Amino acid sequence: MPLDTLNDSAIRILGPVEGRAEEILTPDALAFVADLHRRFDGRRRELLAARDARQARFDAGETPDFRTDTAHIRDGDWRVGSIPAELLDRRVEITGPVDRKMVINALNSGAKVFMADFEDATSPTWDNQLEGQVNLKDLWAGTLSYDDPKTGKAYRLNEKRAVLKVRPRGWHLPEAHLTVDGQVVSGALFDFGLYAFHNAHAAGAAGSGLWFYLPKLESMEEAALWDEVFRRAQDRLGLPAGTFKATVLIETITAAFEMDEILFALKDHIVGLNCGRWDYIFSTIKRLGGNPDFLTPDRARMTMGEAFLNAYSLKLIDTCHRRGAFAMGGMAAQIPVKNDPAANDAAFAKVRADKEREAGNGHDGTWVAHPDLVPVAMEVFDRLMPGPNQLDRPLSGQDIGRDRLLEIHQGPRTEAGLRENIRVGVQYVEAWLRGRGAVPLYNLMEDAATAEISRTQVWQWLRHAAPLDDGRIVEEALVRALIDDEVTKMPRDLPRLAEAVGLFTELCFAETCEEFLTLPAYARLAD
Ligand SMILES: CC(=O)SCCNC(=O)CCNC(=O)[C@H](O)C(C)(C)COP(=O)(O)OP(=O)(O)OC[C@H]1O[C@@H](n2cnc3c(N)ncnc32)[C@H](O)[C@@H]1OP(=O)(O)O
Ligand SMILES: O=CC(=O)O
Ligand SMILES: [Mg+2]
Repeated sequence: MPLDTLNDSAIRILGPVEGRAEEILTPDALAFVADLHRRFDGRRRELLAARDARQARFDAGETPDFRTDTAHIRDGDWRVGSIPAELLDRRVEITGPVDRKMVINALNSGAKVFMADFEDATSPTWDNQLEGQVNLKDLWAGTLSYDDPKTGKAYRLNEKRAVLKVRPRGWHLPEAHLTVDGQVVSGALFDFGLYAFHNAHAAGAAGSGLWFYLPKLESMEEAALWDEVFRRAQDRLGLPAGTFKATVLIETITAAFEMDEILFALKDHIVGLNCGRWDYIFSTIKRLGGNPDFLTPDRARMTMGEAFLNAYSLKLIDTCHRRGAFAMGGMAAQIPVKNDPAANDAAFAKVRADKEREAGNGHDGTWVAHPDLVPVAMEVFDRLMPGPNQLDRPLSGQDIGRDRLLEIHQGPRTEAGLRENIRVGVQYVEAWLRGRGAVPLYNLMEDAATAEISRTQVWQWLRHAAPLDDGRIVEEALVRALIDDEVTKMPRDLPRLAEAVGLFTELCFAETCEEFLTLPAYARLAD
């Protein structure tokens, strides 16, 4: 039921405010978010429209290239601002959703950093978003603990814990439960604004600060908007510019052509870039999906050591180090395999090899999805990265240009690959509609980014009537038959399976590639 609680009657909360949510949705905190909305939402909408306009150009045959109007930035001699001491060694970062138990487990995991994720790993139900804010506020207030009513296990924070970073939602997602002047606010400003408002001073008093990961940016203008948001928020909170620090995920194909520009746009507020490989694959399929020259092979064939993924990670390392910024690696999808030691060893070996590639290439740290993988990644980085980071390592000097950034992986498209996309995509959407944003499926971590690959790849293969390795082509009858067959093998008790199948099928057969699966899915999220 709509609730008008505030002095500013143009701010309306459209979801329930129950229990501890009242501590988050205070009039002052909402006024802070409303100020950000009023100043920056117009620009956000313009930038989203610019994404659509660019997509139309890609659909007409254009391909990404370096900008001519920003050559002076790429050629210029500048470096990013100072890096806070506690961010100088980030060799292993664990990521995870913002529920209470996971937050405590991640902070206690032995990783150097924990990224609390309001984005790929979180299904943005009203409850999840507010619970996440309560948990992070409790952390800084020194009151974060949890007693699991199901297991009786008590969760308490260790003395030594990971440094906290927060990833707000991307620019594209709305927060439907809050309107300002009749407009729905952006999820990004909602997550960022509430976290900054409630915790900036407490984090500073604890000798830390507010550190962010910024997801899914497409251009330097989108980075510049975050820079303005940071400046305004700091100003309102009485903090000097440059207090907040961010790492930007390079996880769109367009951003890979603007890495220098993004560092420059956020110069005083940025400490590094990260290779968000899963969204990067998704973005490449989506942006270039209308162009038959960019037809992708099975997802399993798109590995980090090859083609456009290898090129962009190498380019990111040199770009960052030239500017005095961290070059973070990304997430291997393998997670521990329970009750099968051989499969578990094989999964760990894959993670180890991925981290060895990253450390060997010059990354300053990496991501893991599960606490059991912290020691695996830590061992590799301790062995291959003796200092706290590799900022002083000589640049590789490789000249990675447009052709290498656009080189598509070679490999077959198989029925098995198609089935995997269907299995994973449908079951992930089902979990998301139930409020779970990260799930283990077939011994891999799946989240919004990996599910986006599944559905865009089916869309792309259908669009181009892609040949499979056995000579059949991917066409409607085949995909419908495989969806039906895969669904019969899924657990029957999944409560939102029918809706998930419906949405997944809709996305695969859409005339144009939907921008994000989480947008139509958000409309279906029940709270
Ligand atoms: C593409 C990208 O954006 S990557 C970044 C976004 N994705 C993520 O962050 C995914 C993070 N990982 C996860 O969410 C989880 O590991 C999953 C969903 C993949 C698997 O979770 P589970 O099935 O619960 O794993 P499992 O049963 O092995 O967990 C064992 C213990 O480790 C904890 N755990 C597992 N993963 C994490 C994590 N990432 N952070 C904190 N604790 C964790 C569980 O809470 C559980 O704790 P408990 O013993 O106290 O109950
Ligand atoms: O956010 C990370 C990714 O790989 O996507
Ligand atoms: Mg991502």
